[in-house]
Amino acid sequence: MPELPTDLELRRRQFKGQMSTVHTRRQQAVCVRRAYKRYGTKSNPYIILDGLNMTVPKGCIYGLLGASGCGKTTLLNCIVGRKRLNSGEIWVLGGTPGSRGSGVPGPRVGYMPQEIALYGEFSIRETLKYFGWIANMTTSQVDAKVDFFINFLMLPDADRQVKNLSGGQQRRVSLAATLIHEPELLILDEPTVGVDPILRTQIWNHLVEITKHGRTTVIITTHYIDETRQAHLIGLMRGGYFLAEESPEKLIQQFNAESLEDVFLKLSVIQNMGKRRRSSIAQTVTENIHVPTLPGAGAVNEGAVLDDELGGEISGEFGDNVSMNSRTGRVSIAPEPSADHPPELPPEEEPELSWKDHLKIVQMHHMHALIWKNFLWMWRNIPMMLFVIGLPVGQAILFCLAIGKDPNDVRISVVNNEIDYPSEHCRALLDCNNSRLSCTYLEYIRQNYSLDMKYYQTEEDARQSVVRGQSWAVMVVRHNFSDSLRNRLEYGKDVDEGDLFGSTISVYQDKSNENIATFLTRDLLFGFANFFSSYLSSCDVDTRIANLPIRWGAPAYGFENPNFTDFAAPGVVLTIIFFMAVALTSGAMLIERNEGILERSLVNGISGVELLSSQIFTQFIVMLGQTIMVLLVVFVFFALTQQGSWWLVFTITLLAGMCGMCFGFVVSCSCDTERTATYMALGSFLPIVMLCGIIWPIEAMDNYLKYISSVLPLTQATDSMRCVLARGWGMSKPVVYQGFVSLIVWIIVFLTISILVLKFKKG
Ligand SMILES: Nc1ncnc2c1ncn2[C@@H]1O[C@H](COP(=O)(O)OP(=O)(O)OP(=O)(O)O)[C@@H](O)[C@H]1O
Repeated sequence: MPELPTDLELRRRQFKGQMSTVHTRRQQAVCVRRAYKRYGTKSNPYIILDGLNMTVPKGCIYGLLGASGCGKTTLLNCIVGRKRLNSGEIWVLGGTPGSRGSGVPGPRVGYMPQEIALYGEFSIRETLKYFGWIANMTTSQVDAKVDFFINFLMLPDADRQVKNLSGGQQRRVSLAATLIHEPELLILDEPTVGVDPILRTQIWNHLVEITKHGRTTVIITTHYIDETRQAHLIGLMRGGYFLAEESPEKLIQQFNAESLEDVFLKLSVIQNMGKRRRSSIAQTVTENIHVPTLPGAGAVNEGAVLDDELGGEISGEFGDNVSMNSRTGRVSIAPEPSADHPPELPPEEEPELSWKDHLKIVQMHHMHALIWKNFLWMWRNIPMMLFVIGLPVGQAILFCLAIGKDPNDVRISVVNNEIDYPSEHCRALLDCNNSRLSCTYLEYIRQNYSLDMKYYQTEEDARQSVVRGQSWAVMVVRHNFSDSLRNRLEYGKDVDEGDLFGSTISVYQDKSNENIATFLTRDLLFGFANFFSSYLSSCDVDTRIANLPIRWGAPAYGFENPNFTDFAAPGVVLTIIFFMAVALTSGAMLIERNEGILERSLVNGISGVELLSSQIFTQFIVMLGQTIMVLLVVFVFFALTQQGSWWLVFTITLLAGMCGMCFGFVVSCSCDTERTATYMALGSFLPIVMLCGIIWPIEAMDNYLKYISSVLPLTQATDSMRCVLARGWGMSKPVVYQGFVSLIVWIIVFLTISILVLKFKKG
């Protein structure tokens, strides 16, 4: 066995000076240099790619092999532009992924992710139609392809829904969706999992066929190492870089191995030896292992060791096949260009984009495919959509039924010493000489304020009923109430102490419930004022004597007896529409993202703006339905106060819904899981409800909170809608238009954040 260091030195001499140029890199289908990628933080990094070089010539099938978790998918994601390297270069089809005009992500690549990443509710035909349309194919072109793939991939009827297919069949549909637009670069992440050997052979034959003319390049990962024998090149990945990048035959031959698995094993041993040598671990472990001579070329990458020693970039390491071929005599992998198909050289520079291209932020065929897909999804989920539209209506009905009405049948305990209870019954007579005026008053408040009165003989018993929680208040009427009241009226300032005491009704309340206590106080006071006014009238006395010396004029806006429902309705309607939109949008986006469909669409060239625009369009239709239904329920069916323009009410509600939708985008773009999205949405719900003046006036808030409240999305909108509804104001009033302006500003802010997050949030 030759000395390893000698061999390394030999390789070192061979590679020296073979600097790959940008020109040569751009000629490859894919060229990766010094790729470094880590997950985790800088202080606690989890390194996935560590100085990896990769060269995929045009027209070849490149088998990317490596143990599970070694970073293959990460590398592929970087190649298609969906993840970014921490450092290093990637050239794909002559451009850098993600740059404008490079076509990557876009129609030039076809990406089959590891997960199924398809809509379960769609049929095979609809799935292929969606991906075909994204690639700007016509429906007839798609239909022709559907027939081909059904036969070729042995798929069942094209109208079968994807969710009803077996796992293997779903993978084949996923493969068909990747192949349908015949991209120049196919990236297939384990396409043959769950596929039987006959079909696997057929798929490989197809790949060989489509790469034959040099127009299509395939990068394929698989766990079945030996199936990559048909690949032109394979890259064996381990420890963040390639152990080798060579044709399978050459590798088997070089390593004198039976199979590629054998090669991989031997290379892994060599790699371990390198590491051990560096860490000065005794060589005894390796002495018993037979490692073949590494003849000639640098098929083996002692990456970490050599990097240290060589410094800088050496293309021959796994470098450009162009330079390696001449040196090492490696069999040319890319097919020779024929006279009929001269090789296309990639553009040297990024294509110049005209101002029209810069303005084109959405492409019509993308929008067509996305909107069609969104509506089709809704159509396939009709029960869910009915629930989505019905839910806000149900919430609005519950609000109108449950919130804001006066409490009924509030129990109060009465001790009326004017009557001989229980032998005597109260009779409510409105007569100037009535000696049982207390009965008239009690009956008046019982009927008008729906009080539930229970009579007691002693004050102590009545108090105990309140203490036991059976009653909200005790009223005690003195035995000479009627006469004392008349004397009090007659003698005015000369009235004696006994009459003052006797004409006073004592009330003891349970004030543990502020609302009930307030309602009861109001009812007893107003009830007495009204009763006394009627009594004075029956005695031909001016009723104004009974009034407090304050005259309440007719209200400028609103009613004599305003109700809480009218106060809360604007905020509640806006909150319902806002948060339904948040739930709907974030849910829809997260489903797409978590199932990998979003990623797949983005790789196929859909932009963040297109994605959001299509969602806005579709969700807008749903929201239109929700808004109309909620407004009908609240203002037509329950007839809550509506003094202003219907258009203003309708528009501000729609704007609140759009604002919620855009907030939903932010939630779904910034949260990775449904759970965090739910926490974020729920976490924002209560602050908005509490701080936006929906259930309590903002005027009652702490001064600092008032500032925070004033910039929240629903504060000004609620105020604006309240003014339209209760005062009938229009857009000429600042408080009204400010609500509209604040919603529009928030929509823009949320949309901008979502687009930026979608654009920049790559791993
Ligand atoms: N977003 C992420 N954050 C942190 N770690 C990640 C992330 N994505 C992947 N990883 C980790 O990086 C490593 C490489 O993952 P990757 O999916 O690229 O491996 P792989 O070679 O494709 O595996 P397999 O063959 O099983 O699909 C794995 O250990 C994985 O847990």
